[in-house]
Amino acid sequence: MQTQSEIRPADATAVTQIQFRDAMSSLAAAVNVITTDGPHGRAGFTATAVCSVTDQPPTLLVCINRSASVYDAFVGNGTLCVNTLGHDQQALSNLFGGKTSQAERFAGGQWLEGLTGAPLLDGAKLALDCRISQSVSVGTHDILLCEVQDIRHESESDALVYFGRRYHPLPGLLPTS
Ligand SMILES: NC(=O)C1=CN([C@@H]2O[C@H](COP(=O)(O)OP(=O)(O)OC[C@H]3O[C@@H](n4cnc5c(N)ncnc54)[C@H](O)[C@@H]3O)[C@@H](O)[C@H]2O)C=CC1
Ligand SMILES: Cc1cc2nc3c(=O)[nH]c(=O)nc-3n(C[C@H](O)[C@H](O)[C@H](O)COP(=O)(O)O)c2cc1C
Repeated sequence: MQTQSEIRPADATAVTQIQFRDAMSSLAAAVNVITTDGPHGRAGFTATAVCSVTDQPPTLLVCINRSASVYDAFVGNGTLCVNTLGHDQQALSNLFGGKTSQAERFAGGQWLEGLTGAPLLDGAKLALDCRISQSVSVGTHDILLCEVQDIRHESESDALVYFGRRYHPLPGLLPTS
């Protein structure tokens, strides 16, 4: 039974930022380098907040912090590529997730040009080349809704999973007998 002392106003939340982040650290996620290029410049950042939305039209979402240095380039160009990393590409995740210059980030890999002009990582497990169709602001982040224009599967390496604030390998599918 709920006691009076446990009742809180409907507009208050008892969940602190630390509690929320601790909880989110238990959500295992793929690790992606999100890239863009165009009139607003070439830019990239690491993101785990990536998710499928609908297959008609083929749409995924990417959450980007509006205070990120890359924010204006992504919104200005209106295109992006989701490059999903393999376990052998942790160094790229740290480069694109750290306070490194864009030149240093892109020097860490080999890049191809996608249909939209966004950089595709040569050797990524998966590359999803997209046009940003809508964006929704929530708190500190924008949810970018992205319509997929082209898909490339390039590598059968083990997947890279981020869980418990560190990286883990996830073995690829074994060949069927
Ligand atoms: N969605 C995001 O914006 C994410 C940002 N990061 C960045 O990397 C740093 C290191 O992260 P961790 O080592 O995992 O420890 P952490 O304790 O800062 O974060 C734990 C988890 O909380 C979530 N999270 C962290 N910052 C967030 C934010 N600003 N908005 C929404 N969710 C957030 C993520 O799921 C993250 O894995 C973070 O402080 C943040 O700057 C990391 C993961 C996701
Ligand atoms: C594993 C990992 C996952 C991240 N996921 C996201 C994310 O989903 N969305 C986001 O806005 N930032 C995310 N970040 C943070 C950005 O990668 C980071 O803020 C950015 O690259 C730093 O660039 P800046 O200093 O130029 O703003 C993540 C960082 C790491 C290390």
